[in-house]
Amino acid sequence: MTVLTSTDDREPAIWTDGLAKNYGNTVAVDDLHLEIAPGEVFGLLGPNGAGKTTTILMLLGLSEPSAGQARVVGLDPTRQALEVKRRVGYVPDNAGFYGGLTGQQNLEYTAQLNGLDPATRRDRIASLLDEVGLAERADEPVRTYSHGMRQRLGIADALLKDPEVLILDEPTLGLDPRGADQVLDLVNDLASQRSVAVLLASHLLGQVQVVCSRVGIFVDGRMVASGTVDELAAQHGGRLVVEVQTAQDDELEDQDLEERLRDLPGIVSVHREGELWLVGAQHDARQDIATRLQEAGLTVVHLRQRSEELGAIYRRYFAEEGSGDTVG
Ligand SMILES: Nc1ncnc2c1ncn2[C@@H]1O[C@H](COP(=O)(O)OP(=O)(O)OP(=O)(O)O)[C@@H](O)[C@H]1O
Repeated sequence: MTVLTSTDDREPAIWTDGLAKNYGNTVAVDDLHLEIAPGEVFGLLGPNGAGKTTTILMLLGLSEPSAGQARVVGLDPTRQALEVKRRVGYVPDNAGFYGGLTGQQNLEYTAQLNGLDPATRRDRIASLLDEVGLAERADEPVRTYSHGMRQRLGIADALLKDPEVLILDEPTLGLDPRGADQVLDLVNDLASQRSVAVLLASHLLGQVQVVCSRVGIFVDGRMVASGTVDELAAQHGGRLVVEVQTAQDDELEDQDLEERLRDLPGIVSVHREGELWLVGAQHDARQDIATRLQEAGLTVVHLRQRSEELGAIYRRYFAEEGSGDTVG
C-alpha cells in the first residue's frame, strides 16, 4: 500500500491516490491525487460535468471508485462508509429541509437522528444557529427562508455532529453577493477556528479565490493543476501585477515614468488604472520598481503585489486543454 504523506505531521483529512470513476465509457474522474490538511480550505474548481460531484460521492462512500483509493479522516469510505458519515459533514448544493418545520425543529430532527442527547442537542443547536446567523429566525418555518438562509442552515445541519471534515458542493450557487459572502465568511471561520478541513466544489472562481488556501483545477475528470493561486499563476507562465502609486505632486510626465518602468528586467506591461500604475512582471519586481522610482526622485506612496485573477489562470488551462467550456 502507498504510504500516506503529508505536508505537516498530522494525518491528512482527505487523501486520494489514483482515484477514478467510470460510468460505462464515460470517465467521470481520472487518476485523482489529492491531499487536504486539517484546517485547510481546498477549492475543487471545474465547470458542470468536470467530475466534482462524482469525487465528493466517492469520498463520502456513496459511490464506489473504479480504481485507486481514498482516505477520509484516515478511513476508507468504501469499507467504512458509516463511520465516514459520522465524522464528515456534507452540504449538497440544495440541502433539503422540511418547509413546514422551523429551522430549529429541522436541526432537532437531524440531531436526534445523530443520536445526540437532549441537553447536548439544545446547547449545540442554539450555538450553531447563532454561528450561522439564524438565531433570530430560528422559530420561523423554513419555507419562509431565503436560499442563502437555507444554505447556512445546511451548514449548521452538517456541523451538528461536530465533523472533522466539511464538504460543500456549490455552496454559493444562486446566492446574491451578500448571501455568498455570508456563506464564505462562515466557511473561513470554520476552518480557522475549528480546524475543520473544508473541500469546496464550485465553478464560481472569484468567490473561491477569496476563501480557499489552495485550489485544484478539474478539466474533464482530471485535476490538471493544484496549488495556491500564486503558484498556479507562476507555473503557467502567468505574471504578477504590482500596483504602484506615487505622490500626487511628483512632476515626472506619465510617458517618462512608463518608459522607466518598462525598461526594468522582466517587466511585460505598464498601464494606468485611475491613480495606480499596474506593472505586469514575470517575477516579484517590487524592489526593482521601488528603486527605479526613487532614482527618478519620486515618492512611492503605495506598492503592492496583486494576485492574478483565478479566472485568467483558469481560462489558460482551458485553452491549453483544448476545451471550449467557460465558467461563470
Ligand atoms: N450516475 C451517473 N451515470 C452516468 N454518468 C454520470 C453519472 N453521474 C455523473 N455522470 C457523468 O460523469 C461526469 C462528471 O459528472 P459530475 O456530476 O461529477 O460533474 P460535476 O463537476 O459535479 O458537474 P455538476 O456541477 O454539473 O454536477 C459527467 O460527464 C456526467 O454526465
